[in-house]
Amino acid sequence: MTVSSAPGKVYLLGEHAVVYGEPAVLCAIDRRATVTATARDDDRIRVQARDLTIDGFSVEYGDGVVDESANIDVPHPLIEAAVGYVDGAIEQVREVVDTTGFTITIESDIPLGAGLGSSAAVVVAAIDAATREMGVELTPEEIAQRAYRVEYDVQDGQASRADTFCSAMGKAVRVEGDDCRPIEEPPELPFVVGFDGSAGDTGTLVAGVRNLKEEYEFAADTVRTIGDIVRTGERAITTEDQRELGRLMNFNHGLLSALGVSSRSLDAMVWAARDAGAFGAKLTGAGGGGCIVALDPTPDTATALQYTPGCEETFRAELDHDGVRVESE
Ligand SMILES: Nc1ncnc2c1ncn2[C@@H]1O[C@H](COP(=O)(O)OP(=O)(O)O)[C@@H](O)[C@H]1O
Ligand SMILES: C[C@@](O)(CCOP(=O)(O)O)CC(=O)O
Ligand SMILES: [Mg+2]
Repeated sequence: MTVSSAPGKVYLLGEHAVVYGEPAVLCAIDRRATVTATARDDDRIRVQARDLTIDGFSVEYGDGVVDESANIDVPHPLIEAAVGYVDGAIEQVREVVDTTGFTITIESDIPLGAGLGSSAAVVVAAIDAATREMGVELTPEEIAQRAYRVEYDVQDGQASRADTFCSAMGKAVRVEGDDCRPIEEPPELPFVVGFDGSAGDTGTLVAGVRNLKEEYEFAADTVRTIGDIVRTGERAITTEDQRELGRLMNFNHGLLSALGVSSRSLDAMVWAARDAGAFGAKLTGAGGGGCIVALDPTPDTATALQYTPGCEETFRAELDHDGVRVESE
C-alpha cells in the first residue's frame, strides 16, 4: 500500500491567459488530495472516490465502468466525464509500469471544480502513489509532465502546464508556455479564500474564452493584457509589495469578468473582500463559480465573507512548500 498526497493551488495572477502562452503565477496551498494505491492479485482497477459525488451518490467503479455494487442510477456518460481525470492518471501509470491491477482510493480536502486545482492534485497524487506502489519512483517534473497530458486530454486539448506543475512542485511557480519554474523564496501572502459552494467545468469555461478570443480581436487583446498584468506583478512579488499585488489582482479579476468567466456570487465575494479592506481580490482558476482569493492580513475579509450572501465557506490558506509527497509506503 502506498499513500501520496499533492496540494491544491490559488492563482495569484494569470489563469486562462496562461493557456495561450501568457505567464501566470500560482501558489500551492495547504489543502491536499490524498491517494492510496494498493496492488491487487487480479488485473482489475478499482477506484473509490468518496468525495466525487453525482446526484448525491459517491462514485465507486472498476475498469472505467461503474461497479454494480455502487448502485448508481445516473447515465454512464455523466460518470465517464466525472472520472475522466482519474482514468487519465491510470492510463499514464500504465505507460510507465507493467501493472496487474490495483485499488485506488481518493480522499481530498480540495473542493471539486472550484478553482483550487483539485483535478491536478488528484492526478499528480494518483500517478505518484500508483507508480511507487509498482516500484518506480518518478521525479516531480516527470509527474507534472504526465499529469499535464491528462489535463490536456480531458480539457479537449486546451490546458496549460500551470496547475499540474504547481501541484507537483509546491511553493509558488511561474509558468509561461513550456517554461515552468519554481519561484525561489516566495513571499508568504495573507490569502483568504471565499467559496460559493458551486463548481464550474474547466473544459467548458476554457472553450468559452477561446471562442470569444477567436471572435473578437479585443478579447485576444484582453488575454494579452492579462499577460502584462502578470509581468508587472512579478516585480511586486520580488519587492513583496502586497498593496500593488492586490491592485493587480483587482485589475485581473475585471478582465476575467470581461472574458465571461466570473459569476454573480464570485463578484459578490470579490466586492465584499474589497469593501472589507482587502488589498485585492479575484476569482481563482477556471471560474464560473467556486472560489475567490483575497489578500488580507487582518480578519476583516473573512468576517465580511461570512455575512456575504452566496458565500458558503471561507478559510485562510497558507503557502504549501511541499509539492507531491509520499505519506507512507
Ligand atoms: N476527490 C476527488 N475524487 C475524484 N475525482 C476528483 C476529485 N477531486 C477532483 N476530481 C476530478 O477533478 C474534476 C474537477 O476538476 P476541474 O473542473 O478542473 O476543477 P478544479 O481543478 O478547479 O477543482 C472533477 O470533476 C473530478 O473529475
Ligand atoms: C483556466 C485555467 O487556466 C486554470 C484552471 O484551473 P482549475 O482547474 O479551475 O483549478 C486552465 C488551465 O490552465 O489549464
Ligand atoms: Mg482543474
